[in-house]
Amino acid sequence: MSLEKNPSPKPSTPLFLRAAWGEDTERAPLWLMRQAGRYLPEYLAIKAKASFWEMVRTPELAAEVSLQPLRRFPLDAAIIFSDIMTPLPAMGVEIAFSPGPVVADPIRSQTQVEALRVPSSEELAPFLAEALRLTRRELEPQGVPLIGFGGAPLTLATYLIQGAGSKEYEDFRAFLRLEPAATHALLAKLTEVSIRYLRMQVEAGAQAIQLFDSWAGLHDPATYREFALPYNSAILRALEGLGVPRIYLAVGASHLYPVIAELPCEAVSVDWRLGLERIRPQLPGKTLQGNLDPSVLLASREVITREAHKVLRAGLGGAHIFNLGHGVIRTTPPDHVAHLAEVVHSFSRLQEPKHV
Ligand SMILES: Cc1c2[nH]c(c1CCC(=O)O)Cc1[nH]c(c(CCC(=O)O)c1C)Cc1[nH]c(c(CCC(=O)O)c1C)Cc1[nH]c(c(C)c1CCC(=O)O)C2
Repeated sequence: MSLEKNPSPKPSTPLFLRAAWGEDTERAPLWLMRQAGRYLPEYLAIKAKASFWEMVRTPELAAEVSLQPLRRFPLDAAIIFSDIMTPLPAMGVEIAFSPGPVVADPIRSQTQVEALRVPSSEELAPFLAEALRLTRRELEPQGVPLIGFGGAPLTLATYLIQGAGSKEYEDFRAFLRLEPAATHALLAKLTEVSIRYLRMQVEAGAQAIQLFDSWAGLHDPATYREFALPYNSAILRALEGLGVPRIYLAVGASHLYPVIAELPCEAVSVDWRLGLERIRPQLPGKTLQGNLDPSVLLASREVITREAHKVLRAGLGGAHIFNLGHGVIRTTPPDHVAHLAEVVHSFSRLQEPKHV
């Protein structure tokens, strides 16, 4: 597997991008999944006037919401405000948010799969391209890089087939076994759409791409190998050579790391179930992104400092981007995020690896 390295690492390259490309940086860059969202009063103020889809589909609002956390906290990267479900309506799927995605007509047959459109990259989400351009323009003077993202085919299929969020996604897991051919046909279509969608984001200014496979952890390694690995690999390979590092995220997927190690990406975003010192040997050559338990941000400042230091120390000895193991929880006090940023920014990585 050829892992393309940053073609021209300049000294001015932002810390986040250097770490994403595999550099063992002097300090860990920091950003947080769901750093824009319902824990911020300024987000809620916009949400009171616009629906979630309106926010996503209005470039000025999406740009504004993407920038909100950067105004409060010294984060090392921004992520564009959107959703993994954003490209699906152009394929002919009706989706509502309540607050998670709800599919009006869940896909349960080959006929429904065949009816799905594979739109051109211009049709997919023109509002997103514009939101990326607007956000990038604002971030450029501060030198803060902008992350684009999409959902991995298996995670998108989880919602499309199950129809809504669920604890164990039994209907989806049964469908994989009952209708493997229809599932593969759906995953192939989602792969093609994802390639167009993510390339479009890079052309519009995204400087890194994260592929969210939030529900990959539901599956055993053989099922992941059949229904996820080939499609994720095709998407990540299609982004090779575009000059952007590729980050892959899975949650509750420690049992899959030996397979995930085969993905053509520079970085893997991992959850808190295993320490980074245990994960690093399983993902050789990859930057690790993570992995503070988001619930730690609900605890006291002392606990946040202690737990963040554990993650920072466990991340020594290789490239590390500090993040949470999953998204910021809605009830997180914003000043706890400010405290976390202080802790991460004042931790020097120029010391011997010392695992705790
Ligand atoms: C699985 C998934 C979804 N969406 C996403 C994922 C992958 C990441 C993960 O595993 O959490 C990705 C996503 N969704 C959103 C972002 C914004 C960027 C960021 O700040 O990280 C990102 C990266 C905004 C959002 N997407 C959604 C909201 C909440 C909408 C609201 O304000 O009511 C936001 C801010 C809606 C949404 N969309 C989804 C869910 C489960 C929910 C509801 C639950 C929740 O609120 O956390 C699907």
